[in-house]
Amino acid sequence: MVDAPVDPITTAAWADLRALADGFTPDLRGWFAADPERATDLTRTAGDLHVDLSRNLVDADVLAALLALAEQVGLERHRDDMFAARRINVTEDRAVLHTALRLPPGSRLELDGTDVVPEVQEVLTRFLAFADDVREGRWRGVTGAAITTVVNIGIGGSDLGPVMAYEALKPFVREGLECRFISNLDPTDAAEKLSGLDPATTLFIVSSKTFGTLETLTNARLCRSWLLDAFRDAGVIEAGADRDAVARHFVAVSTALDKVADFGIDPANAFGFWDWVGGRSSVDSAIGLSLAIAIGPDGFREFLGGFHTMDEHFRTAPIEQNVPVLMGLLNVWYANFLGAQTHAVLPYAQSLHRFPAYLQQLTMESNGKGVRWDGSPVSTSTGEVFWGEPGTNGQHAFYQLIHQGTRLIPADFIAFATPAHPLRDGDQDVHQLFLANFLAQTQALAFGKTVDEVRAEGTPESIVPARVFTGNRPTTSIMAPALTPRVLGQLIALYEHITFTQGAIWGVDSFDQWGVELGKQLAVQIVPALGDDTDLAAHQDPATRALIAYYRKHRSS
Ligand SMILES: O=P(O)(O)OC[C@H]1O[C@](O)(CO)[C@@H](O)[C@@H]1O
Repeated sequence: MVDAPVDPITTAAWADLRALADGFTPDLRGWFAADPERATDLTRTAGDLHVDLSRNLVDADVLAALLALAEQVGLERHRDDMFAARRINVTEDRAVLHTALRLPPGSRLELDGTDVVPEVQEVLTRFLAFADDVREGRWRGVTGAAITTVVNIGIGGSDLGPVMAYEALKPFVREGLECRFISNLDPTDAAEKLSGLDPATTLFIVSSKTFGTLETLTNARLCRSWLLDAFRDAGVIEAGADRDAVARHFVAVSTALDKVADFGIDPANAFGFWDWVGGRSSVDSAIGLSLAIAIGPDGFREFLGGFHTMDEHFRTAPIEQNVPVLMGLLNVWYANFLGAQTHAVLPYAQSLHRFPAYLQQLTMESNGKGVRWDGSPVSTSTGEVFWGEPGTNGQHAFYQLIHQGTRLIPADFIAFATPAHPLRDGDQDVHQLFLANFLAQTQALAFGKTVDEVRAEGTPESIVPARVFTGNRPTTSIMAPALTPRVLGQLIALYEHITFTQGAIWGVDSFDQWGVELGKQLAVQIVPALGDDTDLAAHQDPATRALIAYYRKHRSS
């Protein structure tokens, strides 16, 4: 049994933080002036990540109280429980062992008396060998052609991780190989992603932990029909030879291998994983198969190595040096004491354009909870809204509100010293221009521009107020040498453990997601009403009835 969660608001540290927050006046200009070492003292290293926390709205007292809070709620004990395979996913009675997926071969981790590492390594070896076969043209389609396009069909964690990582690591993708990702139930997604594909050179990966997800199974059937129709039309397969075509063009990744067989995929072409891997932390399992095909087995092992580096940092670094712990505690400070409701993640790397979307599932599915893991209601707000866009696009869209709006929006900036594409505009290194914007934005957010500074520029008095920047807008700057598979693994694991830290402080089960179930059940009940004109009076609420009536009136057929 996992210990009952400590209600954070009953701790002495919470009372201290309340007192500190009362009348708290952030003063980044003053703090930096008074302490020339602030930047150095509040910068931490985790693996290849250089993390500058100095422009957060904390002084030594707040930091000390946050660290005390971590101790008083038993954060480290809870973390150790996770690494030790205790069933901390209480509502699903499961261990939480995504960290086992990235343990080096030869490690040992027992779950109910069985070492899980050999099994993890066996599946890893098998799916990486398959990835290599596809890359090297040893795996061929039913016509004998090599595979050039891989289509991952999945949703949520079975999509967001692979697509985000594929986009992030495009420079490492083997030339001549392309991955596409179908996730949405909107048929537009499948139609657009299938467009222009040659079935003879296309491999579909049906990725679903449960193999019961409506979107994924529907899209998988659409793709299977598309493939078989195309082969039949081209005379490639005879009637009755569907099985061979499906076997050469469909593989699956799932924990439910029996259902894979029911779909018609040869279990020999299926890769398993385990119920102790949450969907939102499964990109490092066989769910990452499309990525493994794209960047190759060595790249994928490097990716896993990056995760493991961050796991070890989280597991062993003292909490005052522990980057995920510190970033998680800062988020708690902003969310519970300074009133922040959202958190921006702003990568200064176009390749990370899907990273904020990935983090939305990771953070919001994990910590968007109103009860603790013992069923008692939470006593604080939980789970900020994570959002973001890559710089510099965001600068020309929503940064205005972050700089001068009335809301507190803590932001993480992520930048790399070496770009994916080192282009020049004449004499100008474009990446330097780009990085200058990252540095300028974080500086402006922290230190702003005073009335005196605005006046000194000769600004007409009437518009001085509009041109003042208050500053004290908190940011964390994360830098790394370059966006490699190893660094991406570290970044993902960093946010996994930040999310864990916040969940542990709040006492919620960060590993279930019951909140997505009700809508799924209702959709099943509503489907028949869209397909025919039966009387709606007996069921559905009046608003739903009215919308269905609108649909019936306006549908095209
Ligand atoms: O991999 P599956 O089982 O198809 O589930 C997809 C997604 O659906 C959810 O269960 C709920 O949205 C996610 O947690 C999961 O990643």
